[in-house]
Amino acid sequence: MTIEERINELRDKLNHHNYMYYVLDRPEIPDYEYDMMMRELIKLEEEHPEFKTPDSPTQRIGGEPIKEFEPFTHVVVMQSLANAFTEGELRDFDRRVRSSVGDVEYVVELKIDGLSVELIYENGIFTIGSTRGDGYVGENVTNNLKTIKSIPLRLKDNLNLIVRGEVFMPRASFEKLNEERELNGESLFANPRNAAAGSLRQLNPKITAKRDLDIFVFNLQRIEGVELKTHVEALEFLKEQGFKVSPHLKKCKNIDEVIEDINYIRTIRDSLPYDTDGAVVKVNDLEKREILGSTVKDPRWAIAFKYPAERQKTKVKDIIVQ
Ligand SMILES: NC(=O)c1c(N)nc(OC2CCCC2)nc1O[C@@H]1CCC[C@@H]1O
Repeated sequence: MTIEERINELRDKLNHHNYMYYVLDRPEIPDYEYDMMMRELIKLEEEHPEFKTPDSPTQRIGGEPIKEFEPFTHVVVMQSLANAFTEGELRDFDRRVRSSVGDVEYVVELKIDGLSVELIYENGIFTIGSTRGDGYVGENVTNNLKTIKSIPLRLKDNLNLIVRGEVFMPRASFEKLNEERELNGESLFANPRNAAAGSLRQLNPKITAKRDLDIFVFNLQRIEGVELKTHVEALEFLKEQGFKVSPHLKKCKNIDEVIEDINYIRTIRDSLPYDTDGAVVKVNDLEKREILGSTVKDPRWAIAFKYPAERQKTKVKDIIVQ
């Protein structure tokens, strides 16, 4: 086996085991074996940098700090979401949707309380990742995103696609981070969302790599050469390509089932290992989404439902953001 073949073999093996451990939570080998392969790859790449590829798992360690983030103009505008606070407002949303496209199936997802990012893949390779910013221009945080182990550096197929997801910090990691910061006399993060935002917008990727960030992918923004009919199909497809997709995805025949599922989420959300700030209701049929279109800033085919307790948090967050 040539050096290049050994480097490629280690890269593919490590990317596979990374997927098993961080996306499926089903490790196949002991950490020690993974670490030994990673150590060999680091050494070989240092000796033969010409064989290093952009999807090498050594990129997850984090490179050198940068001075500032490059602005990045999104290929597809990153919309935000209108809010509903009551059942009545959900039914108003449903009436508006049905008056325009007739009866629809909905999908209910958890609304992960993190920060929204766009990931661009070219020929199956993760090439650019950015924060949402104002929806049009965000920050290029590619190298920091590469340290998030549940973001695939290479897809199963060599596809050109753009996805959106929510980067978050699990609550336990947030509490551990604040304990460490308190011991070091550093300022504390107010909540996991701020900790995730602060960690992703770190100028030193080696610090980001230590922050235990995770991601759920929730929207396929664009894809070439693949026809998909519904949002559920799109998320299934993204799972097959190696992404970690929001675990609670409920397909609903009508708004009554949506309300039922939203009430169910209310009972489980405090037991989840990550913060949510509501639920998201989306039209499942992608063609009907096209017909419904968007307002200047929000899609007409989706709405966020905020639980009563959220109201206070939403206000506080908005004040900080403003
Ligand atoms: N935070 C989430 O878990 C989430 C989600 N599961 N699904 C969407 O779908 C929106 C995005 C584009 C049109 C519909 N948005 C989410 O978060 C949004 C992103 C920006 C503002 C909200 O946080």
